[in-house]
This record gives sequence, C-alpha cells and structure tokens, in this order.
Amino acid sequence: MRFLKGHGTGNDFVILPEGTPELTPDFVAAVCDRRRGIGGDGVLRVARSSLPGVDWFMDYWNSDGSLAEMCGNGVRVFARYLAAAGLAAGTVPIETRAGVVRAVIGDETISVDMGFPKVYGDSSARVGGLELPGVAVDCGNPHLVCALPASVPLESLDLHLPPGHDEEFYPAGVNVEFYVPVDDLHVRMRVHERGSGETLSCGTGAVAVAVVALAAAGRETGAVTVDVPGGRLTVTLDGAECHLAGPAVIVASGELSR
Ligand SMILES: N[C@@H](CCC[C@H](N)C(=O)O)C(=O)O
Repeated sequence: MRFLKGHGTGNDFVILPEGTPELTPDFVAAVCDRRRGIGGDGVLRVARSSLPGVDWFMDYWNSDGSLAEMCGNGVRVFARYLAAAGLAAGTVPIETRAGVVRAVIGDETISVDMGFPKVYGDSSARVGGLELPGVAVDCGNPHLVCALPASVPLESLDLHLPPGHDEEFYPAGVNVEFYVPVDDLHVRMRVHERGSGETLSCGTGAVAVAVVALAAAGRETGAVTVDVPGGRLTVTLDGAECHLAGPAVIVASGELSR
C-alpha cells in the first residue's frame, strides 16, 4: 500500500492515496505508531466525494484510531498532496465530515476557508492542579480555549495527559488549547488534541484561539498571528468568513506492508 507523509507546522499526517480501502481503527493506530509504524498525529485517506461540484473527500482519522469531523491542518496537507500529485490547482473544494471547505493552494502557503466558528458557552480545564476557565468553540470539532494567567508560563504545562474537562459538556471529548498574548492580535498557544495527544500544531485549535483572543480584545474581525510549537499560522476573520493559513509540505513517500 502506497503512503506519503506530510505536515503543516509540525502537525503530521500519513496520507493514503485514492484507491486505499476503507480503514479500521486498529490499522490507523498501527500506522500512526511512532516506533512501530510510520508515525503521525493522524491519517488522511484520499477518497472521492459524492457531492455535486466537489471531487474530494478527506477521510480524517486521529492517531488513536478515532474519527474526527474536521482537521484544519489536515485539509491544508491534503490540498498540498492533491497539488503535488497533479490532481488539483488553485482553489479546491474538499468535503470533510463537518462539511465542505475550500483550500487555496499557494507555493508555500495553503489557506482554508473554515466556515464560521461558533462560541457556545463557558467551561473549564484542569491541568497541573490548576482549574482554568475556558470558552467552548465549535470549529466543526469541539474546542475549549483557556487564556493562561500571567503567573503560569505556557511552557510549564504538562500536557502528556489529557487536561481534565467537563464530560457532560463535552460528551464526545474535546481539544483543549492554552494561550498567552504576545502582542496586539498575536498569541502563542499549546494544544492537547482529542485522539492524538499534545501536537505541535492544530489548525482548528488556532482558529478557536483566534476567535477567543479577538473577543478578549473587544473585536470580532481581524488577522491573528498564532504561534504554535511547530511554527506560525494566521487566522483571519472578516465578519463573513474565517481563513486559516500557513505552510504545508509533503516530506516522504513509500510502501506500507499491510
Ligand atoms: N489537528 C487538527 C485537528 C484534528 C482533529 C482533532 N484531534 C479532533 O479530534 O477533533 C487540526 O489541525 O485542526
């Protein structure tokens, strides 16, 4: 079975090209194993969409073999694969489990129209003996965004284990982001992803943080620079749409023995 490997700001994926049979949770977890498999935060299986005017469906899986509705960096890497394989150019609509998004393919940057994220309540996260208030944001998948108090350095958080969260509020689990301001409309964040653990980047997480950081600045629109451990993303909200932009690259290809 042919595979490729790619990443967007360090959020890395095993890409399985068109024609790959349906996946199972055990197979995905084995492929994503960083010692016994290829290693990755998730798998992107390239499939055909049945929607009119949409050629491609991104069959996204987390590294533990669970499914997720949406993956912002996954869409950007998926689009980079389509372009590198000569299957798409310019603007490409891609079906995800959360709906259709549009990726704009540039030489280095790929930007995705992420629909419109929704703030839907308040909750809290527990990490390292701290209880931190947070904001729930739906980016197609669930997020909890916590602003860190100035007394807690971002690097000090131990995210080896999932942060505690309200399981009634988030019955399907949650991606938890922690952020600190750098400057006006510029933040740094870390994330613990549902189904993948701490990752170097999370596109939907960056979008969720940008929405919360803008609201904290008393704004609904603007371009927010989001520094993640794996690089830099830009999230732009213009009142009608939300765009996530950053680099996406393919780094390897090979054959899996299944
Ligand atoms: N890394 C992704 C998000 C992947 C899905 C997430 N772990 C979930 O279960 O919702 C991104 O770039 O958005």
